Amino acid sequence: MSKVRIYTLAKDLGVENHKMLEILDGLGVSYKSVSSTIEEDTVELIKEILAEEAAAAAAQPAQAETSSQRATPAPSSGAQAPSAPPSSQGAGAQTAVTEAPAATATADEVPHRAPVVTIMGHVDHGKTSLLDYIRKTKVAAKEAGGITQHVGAFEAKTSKGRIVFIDTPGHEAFTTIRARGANVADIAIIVIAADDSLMPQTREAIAHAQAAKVPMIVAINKIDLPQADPEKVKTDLTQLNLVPEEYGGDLVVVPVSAKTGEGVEDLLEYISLTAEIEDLRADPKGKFSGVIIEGKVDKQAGVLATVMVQEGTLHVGDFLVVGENYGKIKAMTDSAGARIKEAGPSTPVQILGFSTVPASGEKVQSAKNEHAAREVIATRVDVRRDEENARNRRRGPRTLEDIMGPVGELRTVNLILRADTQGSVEAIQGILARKESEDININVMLAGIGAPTEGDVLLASTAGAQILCFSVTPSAGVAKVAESKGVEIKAYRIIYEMIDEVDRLIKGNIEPVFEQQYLGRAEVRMVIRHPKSGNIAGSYITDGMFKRNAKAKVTRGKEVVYEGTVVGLKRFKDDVREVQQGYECGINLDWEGVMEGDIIEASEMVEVTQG
Ligand SMILES: Nc1nc2c(ncn2[C@@H]2O[C@H](COP(=O)(O)OP(=O)(O)OP(=O)(O)O)[C@@H](O)[C@H]2O)c(=O)[nH]1
Repeated sequence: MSKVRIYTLAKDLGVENHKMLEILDGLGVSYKSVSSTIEEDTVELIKEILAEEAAAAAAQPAQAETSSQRATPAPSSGAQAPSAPPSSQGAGAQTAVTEAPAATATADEVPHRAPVVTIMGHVDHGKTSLLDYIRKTKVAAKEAGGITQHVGAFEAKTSKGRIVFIDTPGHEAFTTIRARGANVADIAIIVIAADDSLMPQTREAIAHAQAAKVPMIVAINKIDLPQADPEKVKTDLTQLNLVPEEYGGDLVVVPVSAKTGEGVEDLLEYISLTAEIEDLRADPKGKFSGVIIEGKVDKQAGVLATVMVQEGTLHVGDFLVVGENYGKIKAMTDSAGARIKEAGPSTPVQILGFSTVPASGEKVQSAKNEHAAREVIATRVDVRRDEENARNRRRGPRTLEDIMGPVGELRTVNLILRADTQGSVEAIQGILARKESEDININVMLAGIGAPTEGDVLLASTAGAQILCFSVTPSAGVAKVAESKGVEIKAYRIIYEMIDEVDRLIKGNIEPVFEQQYLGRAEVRMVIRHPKSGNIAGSYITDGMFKRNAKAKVTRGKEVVYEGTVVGLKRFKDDVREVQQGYECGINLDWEGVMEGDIIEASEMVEVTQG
């Protein structure tokens, strides 16, 4: 044995991968992930450390008892421990909530949950086939047969525990859910056909996963084909700065065939490993929260909604609030079509009990009773109305803050680029790269050929990005979606006009600097008592001009006696905005102490452009 993969060693020694990484960190050994290999010498050191720890634990039996995490050997899987141990679950635990007992959680520790995986990739690269293969082989036969309906997600039982797959392939489902502010997937599988390599939608899928900060695993599919060229896929990936592990990077790449099943077990294993590293946990006893995966109307049953339980446990009879609607769970089925009464974290369940079809991506929360549900909805209606009113009041372009975040930090300009040719895309990217500076990070989330798509708009709306098009224009449909989501799409025919727009964004990013600018001077010749406005300084403008709302400084002799604002200006009886030098006027200050002989100086704050 010369080199060993970290997770293989962890498995052999009955230790969790986490623990293994901790030891490696302690030894100062660098690694990319649990699938990195380590030297034999390091393996020996690890064994010694574990032996010492075991001896120390044996010497302190009392402590060893409480520290179940260390003292209990991990189950043979050593990987994903998807759910609560029976002890913390209570007697009510049932199929959808419990799993094979996880080894580790102490009483007050939040238990692990199963990973939720989404599969994305270019059209025809085999997303559906891969999901079908997994469903066929990993969903128990009696569940998979006959009555199983498509509910938007399914649970696969693997040797490493449960894995939940969102079975609407493609990034539309992913982005629709994200566009409503929910993140349902923990891991994204990017399927790339080995005979086709990276295609536009592959890049989009990668951009979506990156924007959501969801870990990615690449499945190179169709390796059974004679013309398959997995090496080309790997090299192409490096051009997107995604470096496969075997090239020294940290991207997990698994060759598979959805047709023969080759590599699918490896893929599932990598999913479990990634999940373990992500340390996914949720409390079945916590406050319920979930997300709608999909909703539909069934001719017989009525409205059916698939909910992914994210936190807490759902029970038949619970009241649920989705958006501005609520429902009471009349019946619940798991993804295999079996009736269940409860469902814990990372469980997709189909619910009967809503009166309107909820949209995918909507967040679901529970309410104590009908009254509480109605109250939640009433508050939401109020908030929505206030927001609508506020929006109507300030229709117009979004602020730079909206696009780039708070002032004073390293700010990122998120852009989606669309152009007519690869050459234009590259030329624009080249120019943009040179615009980056210490303060500005230009993040081209997606650069594609062809008109912007609805998917781009969703990505832009969730990531706060602006869509810039060169020599392509959005279709009317896409433009409409963009408008409804408040996403700006700007189209250009000249590259430098597009770059000017980026410059504008960058310039606008610099914190504005204001300067006080002198406006004029006035001599107070008499003070007039006005029944409504108080004391008005009857003055003569000796220099410059006065404006309403200008800053005012009053000096008496050499002393500044007051600093405030010109709240009103009068010429004879009329209110005026400005008075020029050489004219008499009434100056109304937000101060009553003005006296004959005072000098009033007016100034205003103006924004000075930098650079
Ligand atoms: N030889 C071979 N063919 C495959 C494999 N996986 C998928 N296919 C074929 O590739 C075609 C497209 O597969 P799908 O699973 O429909 O691809 P998809 O990515 O879901 O496609 P869309 O749903 O249209 O986006 C089908 O004809 C499949 O039979 C594979 O591993 N090997």
